[in-house]
Parts: sequence; C-alpha cells; structure tokens
Amino acid sequence: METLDLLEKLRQEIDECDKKIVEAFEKRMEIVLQILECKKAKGMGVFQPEREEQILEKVVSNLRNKNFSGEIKEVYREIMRVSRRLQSKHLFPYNIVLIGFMGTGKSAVGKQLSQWLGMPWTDTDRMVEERARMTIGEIFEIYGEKYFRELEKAVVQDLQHGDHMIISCGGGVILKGENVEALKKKGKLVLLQAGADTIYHRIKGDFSRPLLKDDMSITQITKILDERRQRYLKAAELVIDTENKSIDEVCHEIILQLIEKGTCNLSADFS
Ligand SMILES: Nc1ncnc2c1ncn2[C@@H]1O[C@H](COP(=O)(O)OP(=O)(O)O)[C@@H](O)[C@H]1O
Ligand SMILES: O=C(O)C1=C[C@@H](OP(=O)(O)O)[C@@H](O)[C@H](O)C1
Ligand SMILES: [Mg+2]
Repeated sequence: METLDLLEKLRQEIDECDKKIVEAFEKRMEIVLQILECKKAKGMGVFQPEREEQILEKVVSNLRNKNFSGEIKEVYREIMRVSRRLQSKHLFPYNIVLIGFMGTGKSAVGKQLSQWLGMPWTDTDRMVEERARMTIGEIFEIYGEKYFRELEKAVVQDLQHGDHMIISCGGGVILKGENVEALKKKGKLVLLQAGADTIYHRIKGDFSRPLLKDDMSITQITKILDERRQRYLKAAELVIDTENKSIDEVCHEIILQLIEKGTCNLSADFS
C-alpha cells in the first residue's frame, strides 16, 4: 500500500477509536453524575482516593499490552480529575473563596480542596508575586504596603471573571470593600478562623509575612486581629473554626457546611 493510502487508512481507524472513546466518555460522565447523587445521599466525599487507586489497578490489569501502563494511568488520572470536577461543579456552582487572618490556613486548605474537588486553585499572593516578579517581602520593602494593596486589588478585579475555582486570598484582602464586592460576585466567602496563640505557633518560623517580620509575637497578632475582626465577619458567608483541626478536617468541614447551606439558601444566592 502507498504510504499516503496507509496514512489515510490508519487515520480512519483512529477516528473509529475516538468515536468509541467519546461514546464511553459520555456514558461515564452521566454515570459520574448519578454517583454524585448516591454520594450525597450517603454523605460521602467527592474524592475517594482508595476507589481511584482501585480503578487505576483495574485499568492497568485490563491492558493486553502492559507497555502502555504508564500512559493509561496518566489518562485515567486526568479522567478521574475531570470526573471530580464535574461532580463538584454540580455541588458548588460558584468560586470557593477563602479569607481570614495570616496563618489560618487559606493557602494550605485551598490547595488541598482543589485536589479533592478537582477545581483549579489560585492564591492571590502568588498571582501578585508573579505579576510583580518579586516576593511579597520585596514588594513591601521596596514600594510599601499601599502599592502591594493596589496590586492585590488588580488581581482580585481580574479574578471576578473566573468561574468555579478555589481562591485563597491574602489576609488583608478584606481591607478594601471593592475586593469583597468583586469576590462575592461569583464566589462564596469562607472565613477561616484561629486564635492568636494558634496562629503564632503555625507561622512563627516563617518570616515571609512583612506585617509580622519585625514583631512576630502573639501581642502583634492579637493587635492586627482585633483591628480586622469585624471586617472578616462582615465579609464572611460561612465561618469555619480551624482550632484543633487538621487541614483535612478543615476541608471536610468546609465541604459539609457548603452542602448544608446549599440545601437552604445557596441556590438562591448563587443561581
Ligand atoms: N489546620 C491546620 N493545622 C495545622 N497546621 C496548619 C493548619 N492550617 C495551616 N497550617 C499550617 O500553618 C502554616 C500557615 O498556613 P497557610 O496556609 O500559609 O496560611 P495562610 O495562607 O492563611 O496565611 C502552614 O505551615 C500550614 O501548613
Ligand atoms: O494579612 C495581610 O495583610 C497579609 C497576608 C499575607 O497573606 P497570608 O494571609 O496568606 O499570609 C500577604 O498577603 C501579605 O503578607 C499581607
Ligand atoms: Mg496564604
């Protein structure tokens, strides 16, 4: 057979394979949505790591040519992430926005939630750093806090167009009313709380936070917390106490509370 004819024939075979894949994919996604209803009824989480491991093992064992084990695993990891994302899109049809004081776990919890729910994650501090090509510490040192707040505001304004994401905010995002307004357009604001003692113990070894660089103490944390408390509470649509809870436990609590709220007033707020 001529090379060009062969190429055409092989392409037709690929098209046939793709048709089957699309059919199977569509069916899989429909089943994924039915599973969501069962999980909801049983109070189960979207992310079931043991089940995902079993699926990976099963698809590899179904392979006739084991040379493709790595490839099939890669594809399936992505399929399972997309499945999680589809389920969480139905559960949480809005951005989940984490606010709260430094050290309450906004960044760590956001990252973990993103993994569990298959939702993309962004951190306003990282966005500011990327845009300025400087660390937060350098921005404060060279240009001062006011300039940092303007950069933070610009990032938040851009984020108001994002859909179905986890957004970890910098602790001072609530200092500007327009930030809160923009974040609420498509998001549910979840306040993470912790006492000054806990916060101090979580962040005492980390000097990347300029507001505490010269005075990393419980007294200084308490002072700034007191100044901001009302703003945090006013902005929050859901309040989560993180004291004596692991990062996983905080994530569970957020998911549970958001689902609980969803049955009463979320659909009205976020339709
Ligand atoms: N619930 C928690 N329990 C224990 N350590 C935590 C918890 N939440 C966050 N941490 C830790 O505290 C530190 C600060 O967390 P981070 O997510 O950076 O806070 P934030 O973004 O709110 O400033 C990190 O070392 C993180 O691993
Ligand atoms: O509370 C604040 O004003 C700040 C909190 C920091 O973020 P984290 O809350 O993630 O530490 C960072 O945005 C900056 O250092 C200022
Ligand atoms: Mg952070």
